[in-house]
Amino acid sequence: MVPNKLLTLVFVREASRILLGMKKKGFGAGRWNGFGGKVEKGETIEEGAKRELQEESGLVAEQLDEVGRLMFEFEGDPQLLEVHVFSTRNYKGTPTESDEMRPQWYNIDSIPYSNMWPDDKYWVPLYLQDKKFSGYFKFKGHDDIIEQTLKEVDNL
Ligand SMILES: CNc1cc(N2CCOCC2)nc(N)n1
Repeated sequence: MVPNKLLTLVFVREASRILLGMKKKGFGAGRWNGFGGKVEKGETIEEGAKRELQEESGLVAEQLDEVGRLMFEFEGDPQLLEVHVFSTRNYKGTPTESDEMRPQWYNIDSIPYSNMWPDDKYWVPLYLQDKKFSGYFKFKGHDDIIEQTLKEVDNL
């Protein structure tokens, strides 16, 4: 039994725009995404999300709201990714490029889905409608979704 790999994903939101980061290396490199990464020993998931946001964007979230939970399976890999998605509208600092991420604001009407993970086009719209969501996506490689489930939830 391989435990799930715990990961975080944070979106910074303003009225009509969202902060995305261009991943410069590693897993998901070349795609726009929220900020996040691994949860370390001794920190809560939320603390991990706050830490990754600051490390990758320079922003300090004063409040993080959990908005979704995503499970990812990659064909042939027994380890599932368990991604806890957060949102903040209350933060300090200005977006700063890091060695991992190049931040850029996008209007919520022109989110670059073709240059993001393929699952995003399904659940980001729920996030933008302030819905909470729970989803599962099975990938073949990093580009093809071969199974998926997604639902709105009242509680995470
Ligand atoms: C597989 N589809 C994914 C994965 C993912 N991340 C995995 C690594 O940690 C940060 C979030 N993020 C999105 N939008 N889609």
